[in-house]
This record gives sequence, structure tokens and C-alpha cells, in this order.
Amino acid sequence: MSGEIIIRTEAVTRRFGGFTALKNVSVGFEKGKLTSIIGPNGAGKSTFFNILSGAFPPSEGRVVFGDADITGLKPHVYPRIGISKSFQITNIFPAFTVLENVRIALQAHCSRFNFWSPRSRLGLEDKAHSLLQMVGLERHAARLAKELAHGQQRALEIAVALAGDPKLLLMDEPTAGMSPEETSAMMDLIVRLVADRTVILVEHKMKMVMGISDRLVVLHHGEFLAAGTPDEIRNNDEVKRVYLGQH
Ligand SMILES: Nc1ncnc2c1ncn2[C@@H]1O[C@H](COP(=O)(O)OP(=O)(O)OP(=O)(O)O)[C@@H](O)[C@H]1O
Repeated sequence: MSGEIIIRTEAVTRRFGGFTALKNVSVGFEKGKLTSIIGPNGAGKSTFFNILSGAFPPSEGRVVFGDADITGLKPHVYPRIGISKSFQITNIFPAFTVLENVRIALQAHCSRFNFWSPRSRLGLEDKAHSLLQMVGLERHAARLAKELAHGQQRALEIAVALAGDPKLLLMDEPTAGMSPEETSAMMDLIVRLVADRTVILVEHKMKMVMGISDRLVVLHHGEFLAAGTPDEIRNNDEVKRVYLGQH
């Protein structure tokens, strides 16, 4: 690994009662890259993701973003420091149009003063349209969010997550429940997103992550197993052993 590290964990452990779901995990994530966190069922992927995204703090260890220790920072502060996460369609207002959903998200990131000036409102409208273009929903701008197909709702959710122009985007299973066509559209979108920012995702679909990731982090039984490029991971004997018999 040669590039600048945007976020890292230092000896992160997470316990739930007497059970240790994550043990002493230290991982650095490179800036401007797409890194996927993989591992068999119960490996600790979601727990690790939740610690990175601030959903809950580690029992031990630290999370460092840039130079700042963000361990235990409340989730609502994350967008302000440049970290967004995309994992729930509940971020969307179903009875509002696609455009309104993005506009509301943009407004949430504007100061009141700026928002009411006619110039910034115009800017807001343009920005909303360009975000919709980015995620491939421009032609659905006037439709109600609830009328969109599942894959399109996830794309809208990503536009909402991008409204704060995050440096780091965290995605939990972005293609969950998607058809093959929707999965392929989402993969294209994720690759486009990485042109301007860092993306970390958790995903079960191995073929997908192998195809689009710059780097992979493999967890197993709550422990760090390996990190590297898709080729390095594909050829890693320990990883092969862990995935043997799985698909
Ligand atoms: N809130 C919790 N309370 C108790 N145990 C938990 C909790 N969250 C996770 N675990 C346990 O921690 C372990 C790791 O779970 P986690 O969901 O992080 O794994 P995962 O790799 O995301 O799994 P999957 O691929 O099945 O989604 C599992 O054994 C799980 O049962």
C-alpha cells in the first residue's frame, strides 16, 4: 500500500456482552480508492462497518480520520467532517419527488442565510440536477420517490448521501436485493463515484467486489485476515482456505 491513508482503525475490538465480534483490527484505507470489506458470514464485516461509520464505538482501540481521532464521535457529526454513509432507504422521503429529496438533502447542508438568497437557491436547483445526473436519475426527477424501482431508490439514496460532498462514502451492501441489471448499474455508479472520492463498502457478492475494488480487506472470525488488490486476495492461500466450499 503506497497512497495516503484517509481513515484507519488502530487495534479495534468490539464486544457484545461476553462475545467478541471484532478482535484487535488495525486497517488503513487509502484515499481516492475503492476498498471493499469482505469475509464469510459472521466475520464481523457489519460490526467493523458500524465502527467506521460511528453507529457505535469500539470497546477498545481508535478510529482516526485524517489526523483526527474520531473514536466515539456521534453519528450525526460525521457528515460535517466529510463522511457520509449510504445503507438505508429510510433516508428517503417516499411521498416527495426525486428532485425534492435531493434538494432537501442539499438544504440540510446549507446555512439558512445562504439558502434564502435567490442566487444560492438557483445553485441548489442546479446542484440537485447534477447529482441526479451523476446517479442516473435525471429523467426521473419529477417522479415520487416511492414509485422508483428498488435499484433506483438505492441510487437516490446515494445522491442524498452525496449532497454534503463527502470526502469518504461508506456503503453497506449497495447491491443487496438487486436484480442482475440493477447490480450492474450500481457497480457502474460506484466506479464513477470513486473518481472524486474515497469509497469503502461491505458486500457479499464476491464477483462484484473483485471486479470493481482497488483493494480488499478480508475479515474472518472477527479478526483481520488479509488486505491487498483483488489479484493478491484471489491468490492468498489463507483466504482461499476460508472461502473453500463457499460461493
Ligand atoms: N448486537 C449484537 N449483539 C450480539 N452479537 C452480535 C451483535 N452484532 C453482531 N453480533 C455477532 O457478531 C458476529 C459478527 O457479526 P457481523 O454482523 O459483524 O458479521 P458479518 O460479517 O457482517 O456477517 P454477515 O455476513 O452474516 O452479515 C456474529 O457472530 C454476530 O452474531
